[in-house]
Amino acid sequence: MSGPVARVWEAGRVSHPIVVVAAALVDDLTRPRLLLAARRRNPERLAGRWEFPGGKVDPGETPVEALHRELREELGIAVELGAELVGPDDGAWRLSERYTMRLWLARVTSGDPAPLVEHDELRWLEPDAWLSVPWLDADVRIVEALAAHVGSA
Ligand SMILES: Nc1nc2c([nH]c(=O)n2[C@H]2C[C@H](O)[C@@H](COP(=O)(O)OP(=O)(O)OP(=O)(O)O)O2)c(=O)[nH]1
Repeated sequence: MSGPVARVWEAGRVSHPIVVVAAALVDDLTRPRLLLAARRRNPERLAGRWEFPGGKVDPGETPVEALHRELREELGIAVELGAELVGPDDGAWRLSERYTMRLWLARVTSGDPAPLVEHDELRWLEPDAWLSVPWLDADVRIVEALAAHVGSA
């Protein structure tokens, strides 16, 4: 593509990726041992891969409000948020040309996580096994960084 319209479109895409917010659900916010991974049900190209539960921020929502909503809708839980895992891409984690993700540690305060909508399985990963499931490609370096940050893997 070329010309002024294409340039505006490309500039918009580069400077305003869609923000996804997600949670690294753990058993303990300061000394996590267990990490919750969620297996995607769809779309087909992502189905069967594991991710951090979360989703896109809706217009008018703050990222934190969106994260609480997504966790309530997707897993049926309320959480206490811990620290954000700050990423290398303007503080976030670039997932693709289109998406960028912000990730917070979180602990369940109410409800029992269940794969209600987007997922077909949830798994609490034991220490030393956080990389034992096939995460979405973009998530692998994030899980590695998280494990290094909290001292587990
Ligand atoms: N939720 C989530 N999405 C991720 C992760 N890693 C990753 O590449 N993505 C990608 C997959 C999707 O292409 C994109 C958007 O996430 P999503 O499909 O969960 O967002 P959503 O629930 O708001 O989507 P929608 O179906 O309501 O439109 O982010 C991750 O760890 N968690």
